[in-house]
Amino acid sequence: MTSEQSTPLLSVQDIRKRFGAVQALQGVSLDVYPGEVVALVGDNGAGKSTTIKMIAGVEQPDEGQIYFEGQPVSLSSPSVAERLGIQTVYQDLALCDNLDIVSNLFLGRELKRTLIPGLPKMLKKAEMEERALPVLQDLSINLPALSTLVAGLSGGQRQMVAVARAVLWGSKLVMLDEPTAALGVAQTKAVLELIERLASRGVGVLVISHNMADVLQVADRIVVLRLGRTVANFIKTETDREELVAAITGVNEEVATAK
Ligand SMILES: Nc1ncnc2c1ncn2[C@@H]1O[C@H](COP(=O)(O)OP(=O)(O)OP(=O)(O)O)[C@@H](O)[C@H]1O
Repeated sequence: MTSEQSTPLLSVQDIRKRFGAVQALQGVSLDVYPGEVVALVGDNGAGKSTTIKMIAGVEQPDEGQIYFEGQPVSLSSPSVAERLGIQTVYQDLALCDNLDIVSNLFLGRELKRTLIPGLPKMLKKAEMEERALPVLQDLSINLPALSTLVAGLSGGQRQMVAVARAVLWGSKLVMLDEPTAALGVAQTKAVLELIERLASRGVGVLVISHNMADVLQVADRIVVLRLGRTVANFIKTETDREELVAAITGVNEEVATAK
């Protein structure tokens, strides 16, 4: 990580968002540098998903500014964010069970050829596989044959497909919402290792997690949200589980106020 020298890949500065009567975000700031894994943690309702949605272009902040590669950006839609190189892997993964792995990797971007003018185009499966395989190999993503239906994959393998899809499209920033929530021990390990490999290739990773063990293993920095605000920013090597939980729950502040 080269955070001291470089411009942040992503800089979120004091964003705020209201949904009707609910002030969901009231001052969220965070940076992600190229090659850095940042964990976004906080209790239920703290504003993690809303923050991710602002960066993914799904929602727009009422106030505050987002910078990407040093430039102020207006992320007015998911396609604007994707064109900049921001890819999001949501909890539901949005995979098509009835399609094979390679079709899921290319969902919406399928390579097609016209065999007979006037008839529907045929998918260029072999070329899609050719393009996908080096990316999967580079990241040591082990999947069954790419012609396997996604319906038959384990939770960990599905997560791998979703991450590979994000990487295949030239991402600079990959955001993952609870990537290990539904996974067993071995699968969790594989996904955390994949996150580390992504970062080692220079990709910035922003990961939402409730699992402090995962966070302390994979993140370089940990940003804590509470009640829609950034309340702490820890370097992994300088913090521990107890300090994180205190920041998440605000327990130390409550004790201080009560005194
Ligand atoms: N579309 C919406 N309309 C109304 N309120 C919303 C909307 N989206 C989020 N909120 C509210 O904004 C606050 C922050 O929600 P958000 O989902 O971002 O929290 P979170 O930290 O991701 O929580 P969790 O860990 O439970 O997913 C909550 O009070 C939530 O109810």
